[in-house]
Amino acid sequence: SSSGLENQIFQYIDLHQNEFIQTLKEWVAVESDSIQPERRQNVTQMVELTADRLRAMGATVELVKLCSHKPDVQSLLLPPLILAELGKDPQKPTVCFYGHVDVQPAKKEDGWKTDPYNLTEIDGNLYGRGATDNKGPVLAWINAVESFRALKLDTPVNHKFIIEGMEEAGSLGLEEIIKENQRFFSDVDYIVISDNLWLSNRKPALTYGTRGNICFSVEVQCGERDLHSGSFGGIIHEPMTDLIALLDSLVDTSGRILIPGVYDDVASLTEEEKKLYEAIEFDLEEYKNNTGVKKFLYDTKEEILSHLWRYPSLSIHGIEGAFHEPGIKTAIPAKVIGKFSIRQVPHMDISIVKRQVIKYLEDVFSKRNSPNKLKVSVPISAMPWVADINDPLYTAARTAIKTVFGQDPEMIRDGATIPIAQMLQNITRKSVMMLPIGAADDGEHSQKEKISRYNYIQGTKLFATLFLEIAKLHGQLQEASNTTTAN
Ligand SMILES: Cn1cncc1C[C@H](NC(=O)CCN)C(=O)O
Ligand SMILES: [Zn+2]
Ligand SMILES: [Zn+2]
Repeated sequence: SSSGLENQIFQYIDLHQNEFIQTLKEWVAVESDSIQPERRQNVTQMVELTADRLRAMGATVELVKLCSHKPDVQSLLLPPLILAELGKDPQKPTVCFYGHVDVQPAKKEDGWKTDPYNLTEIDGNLYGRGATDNKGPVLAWINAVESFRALKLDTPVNHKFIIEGMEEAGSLGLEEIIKENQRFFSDVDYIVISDNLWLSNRKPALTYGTRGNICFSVEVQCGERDLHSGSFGGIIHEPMTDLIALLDSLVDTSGRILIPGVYDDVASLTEEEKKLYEAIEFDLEEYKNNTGVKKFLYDTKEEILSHLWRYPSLSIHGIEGAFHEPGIKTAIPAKVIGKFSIRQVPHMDISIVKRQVIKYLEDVFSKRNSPNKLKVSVPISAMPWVADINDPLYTAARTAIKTVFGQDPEMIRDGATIPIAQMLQNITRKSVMMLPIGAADDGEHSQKEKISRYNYIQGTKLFATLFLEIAKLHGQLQEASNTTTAN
């Protein structure tokens, strides 16, 4: 149940929900797609709009120039990173919020029922690119901070913000910047990320882990230019045929990765962990309906969740240089690049997996006796992340969830990768938590991305309540440590 103070804040948030939605509409209208280089200007514009919003709230904002040290064409026009702060009371805990304001590409022709860049409300759902990933949650946090200010209430915590514009492209250049700005994080006590979804459409969740990812590029080249298949088909080793064989050698039909040694360092499943999975309410039918997939590789909740969260997987994403447009084209592509990635988990080591994959692909390739050139590279990789769910930050979040949603959260991990989670945990040694506000059917990256009005507004209340809970807890913690020092 909520206190008088909380009720006052909740009432304010309820009363101002249409304004919050209007701001989200303005944010969604900016096509801040970080994948297509021609939209990069819009990403920078979106970062500036976010900076303006933070400044309007009284925050000090620094725009840090991103410059990836890795040679990459995309680094030419990187949007700046936001490091902002609001409040510097040494008596209060400092909470750092991470979010991103870039989005996945979206075109009406992809099959959207509404204009993806015009936030549209249908039956209580707000459809638009970035509505749930991640503009909605970033704004919910800002709205929550703003609500204290608007009510002239003392803010319970000091705030810091790290907001980026290249997350969807793999957080290019982020790690270097965080390392170069370690001082910014020196007084941060807690880190919160809200960039994933609940496991269910209705039941809130708290996330304590994500998988990492290693992205591979496999290039097979025969000559300098494409050839006519009528004039050359039958007399050459075709790169595409080599590549398809290589890609086909990676996983079997049961989803098992065929690269020798890949599973060697995967942490074994403990009894405790098993119990955590068993306790989760997971509606397999609802989950299938959300995706439109009729049959999964596994039938039980435990198998499905463990294969999403704590076992590695390999996915094939595409082939650059292959003919993919509709129609017929009878060419033999001269150079093709296969793209696949391995979601890795504790305690797999990125450099070991990289070596295993390269050796395996070279072995498979050499058996083909192909004169073509093979090149394997790793354009990006990110570590998996797992947090201690007994940390006080998690206790504060559980209480806040119970207050706002009237139920305990599902304790979950996420199969996707939030590169910054492990980066921040490693560099700051502070507790990192992921606190999603979007529902399982929000359709991140899909043609019907949405956040519901309910989730957006309750999410705002959740964040406001979290500030209060962290402050309470921090006070108790400080008292406890003062007592220890006195003794
Ligand atoms: C781009 N990229 C390549 N490797 C990892 C990523 C990040 C990406 N992150 C998400 O989707 C966050 C979900 N809210 C992913 O996990 O694919
Ligand atoms: Zn995201
Ligand atoms: Zn995303």
